[in-house]
Amino acid sequence: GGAITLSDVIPAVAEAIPAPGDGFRLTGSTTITASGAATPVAGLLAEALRPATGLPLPIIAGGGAETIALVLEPGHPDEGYRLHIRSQGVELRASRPAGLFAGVQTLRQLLPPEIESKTPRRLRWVLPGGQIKDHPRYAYRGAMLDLARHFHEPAEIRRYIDQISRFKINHLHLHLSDDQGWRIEIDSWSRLTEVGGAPGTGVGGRGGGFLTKDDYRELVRYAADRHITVVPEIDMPGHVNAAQVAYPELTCDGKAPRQRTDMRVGYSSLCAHDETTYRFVEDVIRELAEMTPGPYLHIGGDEAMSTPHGSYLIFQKRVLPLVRKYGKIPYGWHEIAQSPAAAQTGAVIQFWGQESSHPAVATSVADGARVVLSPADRVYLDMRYDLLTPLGLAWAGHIEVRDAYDWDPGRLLYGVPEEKVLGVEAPLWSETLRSSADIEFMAFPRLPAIAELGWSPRSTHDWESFRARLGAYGPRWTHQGVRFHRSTQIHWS
Ligand SMILES: CC1=[NH+][C@H]2[C@@H](O1)O[C@H](CO)[C@@H](O)[C@@H]2O
Repeated sequence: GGAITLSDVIPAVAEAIPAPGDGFRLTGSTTITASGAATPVAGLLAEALRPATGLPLPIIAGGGAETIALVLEPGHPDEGYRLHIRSQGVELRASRPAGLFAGVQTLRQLLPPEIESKTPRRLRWVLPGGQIKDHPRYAYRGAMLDLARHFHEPAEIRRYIDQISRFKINHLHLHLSDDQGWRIEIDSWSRLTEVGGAPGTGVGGRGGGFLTKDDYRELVRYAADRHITVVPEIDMPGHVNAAQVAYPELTCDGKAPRQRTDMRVGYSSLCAHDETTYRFVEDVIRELAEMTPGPYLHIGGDEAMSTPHGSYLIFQKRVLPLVRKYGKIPYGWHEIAQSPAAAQTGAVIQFWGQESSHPAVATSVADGARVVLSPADRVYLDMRYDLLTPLGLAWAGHIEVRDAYDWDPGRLLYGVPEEKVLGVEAPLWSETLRSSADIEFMAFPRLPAIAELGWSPRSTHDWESFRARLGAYGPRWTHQGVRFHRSTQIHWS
C-alpha cells in the first residue's frame, strides 16, 4: 500500500494535522525518553519496536535530540494523548499512563506493517510528520471471553489481551461459570473447581480446566500492564448447573443434577428461598472481590427461565447489594433491569438484545443505572460471518464486518441517551471454540469495528474509510501470526 498517514489508524483518531516531509526516522541513535510512571509504558514501546527494527532504542531519563519522549502532564482528557512527530523528535503527552499507552498503540500503526515482525527487517522506519490529538468517546470498551463453555489457558488469554490492546480496548470481561463448568478457584467452596473445573467439563466433553487464584491474579496484572481492567462474571441465578453438580445443596430438592456438556441454556436455577444459596453467593462474591482490583463484579442474571419471576426479584434484591457490600459496582445482563435493585445499587446493565427499545432498561437508566451495549446481532463475535463460517452460532443472525460497524451506540436504544451509555463490549461465547486460532478467526476483523465505535468520535464514522484502513491493517495481523478471517467485504492489502 501507499505511504502511511496519520489518518490510517484504527480506531480513527479524533484529530490529525499532517506535516508532510517532516517525518521522524528511527535510527541507531534514536532513544526513548521517560521517567516516573511513564517508564513502564516506554518499556512496552521499546519491546514493540526493537524486534523488527533491530535498533537499541535505549530508554533514558534525560531527553535530547532524536528521542521519542513520553511525557506525563496535567491537562489531557482521561485516556487522551497528544502526539507530535517532527524530523528532530517525537513527543507523546498525556495525563495518565493509560493515555501514553493509547498513544503507543497509535505510534505502532504509523510505522510500516513489518514493524510487527518478530525478526529484524531491513527497512526505513519513518513515522509520518504531524500532530494527533486523540481521546475516547466512551470510557468502557470491552471484550468478553467465555471460559466456561471452553476453558482457555492463561497463555491463550494473555495472547488475546495483547491483540485487543492494539485497538485501545480497556476492559476484559471473563465469563467464569456456567452450566458446563466452573473456572475460578473459590477456597470456601473448593469442589466448584475440583468437580466443575475437571477435565472434560466443556462443551462436547472437552475444554475442562480452571484458573487458580494465582493464575487469575497474574492475568489481572498482565491486563493492567496493558491498561485493561478485568471484569469477572459469575452467572446467577441461571446458568448454574456446574455449581449444583458440585454442591447438590444448591438445588431446591437437594439432588445433584447430571453434568451437562451440551449447548442448551435456561434449565438451571439457584434456590431463591434457601439461605444456603445466599451463603454461597456471598462467599463467592467476597473471594472474587478480594482478588479483583477493578471496580466491577458481573453477576450474570441472563436466561433465568427456570427461576420464577418472583424468585428472580427476591434473588436480585438480596444479591446486587452484596456486590456493593464488598466494594464493587454491580454489573449484569439486561434481565437484571426487572429488579429495582439494579438502579438502587447503581448497577451497570449489559444490553444484549436486538430490540431498539427495552422499557425495563430505559426505566433503570432513568433511575440511575448505566448501560454497556452488546447488541447480539451486531457485536456477538460467536455469530457466524456467513453460511460458510465453520465455527460459531447463528441465533442472532450472521454478522459480517459491516454489520459490526454500521450502528451507533449513542442511538441504539430508545430511552438510553448518549450520556447514559458507559460503552460497548463484544462478547465471544466459546461453545464452538477450541483454540487461540478459533478465537482469532471469530474476533478479527470484527472486534476493531466495535473498538472504533467505542473510541472514535461519531464524526469520523465512515464505512468506506474503515474498510480501507482495515484492508491495510491485514498485513500487520499476518506479521503477528494472527489467524484472522479474510472477510470478502474487505480488500486485503
Ligand atoms: C447473555 C447471553 N446468554 C446466552 C446468550 O447470551 O447467547 C450466548 C451464545 O451466543 C450464550 O452462550 C449465552 O449463554
